[in-house]
Amino acid sequence: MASFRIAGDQHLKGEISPQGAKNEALQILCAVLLTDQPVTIHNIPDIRDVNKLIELLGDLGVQVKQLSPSSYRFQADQVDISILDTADYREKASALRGSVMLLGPMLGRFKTGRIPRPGGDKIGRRRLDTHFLGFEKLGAKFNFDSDESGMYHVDASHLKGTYMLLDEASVTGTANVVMAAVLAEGTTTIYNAACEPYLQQLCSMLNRMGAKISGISSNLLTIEGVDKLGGTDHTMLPDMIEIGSFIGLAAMTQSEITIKNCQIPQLGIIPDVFKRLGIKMEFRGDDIFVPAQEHYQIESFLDGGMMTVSDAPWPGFTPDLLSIVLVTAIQAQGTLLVHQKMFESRLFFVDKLIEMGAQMILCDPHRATVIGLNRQQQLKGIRMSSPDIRAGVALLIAALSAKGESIIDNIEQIDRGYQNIDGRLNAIGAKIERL
Ligand SMILES: CC(=O)N[C@H]1[C@@H](OP(=O)(O)OP(=O)(O)OC[C@H]2O[C@@H](n3ccc(=O)[nH]c3=O)[C@H](O)[C@@H]2O)O[C@H](CO)[C@@H](O)[C@@H]1O
Ligand SMILES: C=C(OP(=O)(O)O)C(=O)O
Repeated sequence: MASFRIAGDQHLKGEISPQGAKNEALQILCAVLLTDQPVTIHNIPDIRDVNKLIELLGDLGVQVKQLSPSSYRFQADQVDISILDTADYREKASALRGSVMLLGPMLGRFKTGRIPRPGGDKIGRRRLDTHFLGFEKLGAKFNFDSDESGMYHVDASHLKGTYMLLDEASVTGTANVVMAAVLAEGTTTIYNAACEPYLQQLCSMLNRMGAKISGISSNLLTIEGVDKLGGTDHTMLPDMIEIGSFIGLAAMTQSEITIKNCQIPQLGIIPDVFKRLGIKMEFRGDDIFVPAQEHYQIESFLDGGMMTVSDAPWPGFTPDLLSIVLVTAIQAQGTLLVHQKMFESRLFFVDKLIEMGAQMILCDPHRATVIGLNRQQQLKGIRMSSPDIRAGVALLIAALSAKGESIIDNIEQIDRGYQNIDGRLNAIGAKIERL
């Protein structure tokens, strides 16, 4: 188990470039299974979850060639689906959440798919009903081995397009069903589809491969099935969760940071939510400049009510940034209610922030209130452990702003989704040591 030792009270200054998006990469990499032609992908982040998925594709027989540190060419012309029954596949696929999206392409192209219960953050119940209900609507049979192997199976001799209303706008669920439906016979209509930028990117890439998807960026997708898909080139968007994390970090640590090449139009409501915390930022072309700010005041609602930030399916605010918003409010002026509607175990890390000196109340598993310190008092460094990827980075931000030294254990959670975060932050003035 690796750790970070972090020197507190650091003000950073400089430019930082966001990595390619983790959650887009996981969808896009799974899609290479849909064709026997070469698919070249650029701006792939060098992070644990993505590297594990690339390894898994290689195990399945996909030819993988690294062209540069962040570009790879894949060719799935010799896939061996017997690998799906091996203990090695089971172990590797269960290590990350994104592997669940291997199912849709496998079902579409090879008429069968297997996946163990997927890993990812332990942030509450993470059901997969949407995925399997969608596959069943397309005509697949679904089975779950309730023995210790815990494998999910989907099989279909023939997939047939249909209308479906998803039971929830699940991100990976929508990606999975889309990837099966592109090779089904006839037309599939998916209502209540998730429509976040990464899904838009996936659908556009599939269209470049020969799929016929319309309604991209809405919650109503229409997919005319085709017999075969071909190769393409694709470039990943910058990671919007990293961009939000850097905005929060700049505010908490009174740092002046320019976040480069953000593809601002793709960030949706994210910059506005940070602005409502009182954080100033300037859009300079496609860069976001966040000045060093001593004070930032949380707005109230127009009726004078306490500001609340809550998550919702896109174009609502992503749940993956709520932990960052929560930590950023610690040094603001004013009071904030953070309401995490989607996940039920993602706010428990506030006990560590309280131990550091934050004024916070965990109201229930879904809601926490932050009473901003307005720099009247500094957090103090402590030893803590990272419970999940986003809480891990929230703790890192708290530690950089604190008085004295902190240690964060279990940083594998952070490495799952943030590329060389210590090296990149040290380059603009942080003092983070990897132990
Ligand atoms: C690998 C990957 O891409 N992971 C992301 C993906 O996970 P993932 O695709 O697993 O998450 P889902 O979109 O399926 O659902 C997230 C949670 O929200 C709940 N829910 C979802 C939709 C809805 O309309 N109502 C509702 O309550 C679900 O029950 C679940 O608890 O999307 C989540 C939601 O943006 C992000 O936190 C994850 O980082
Ligand atoms: C919850 C997240 O990831 P995963 O779905 O991979 O667990 C996340 O990226 O914040």
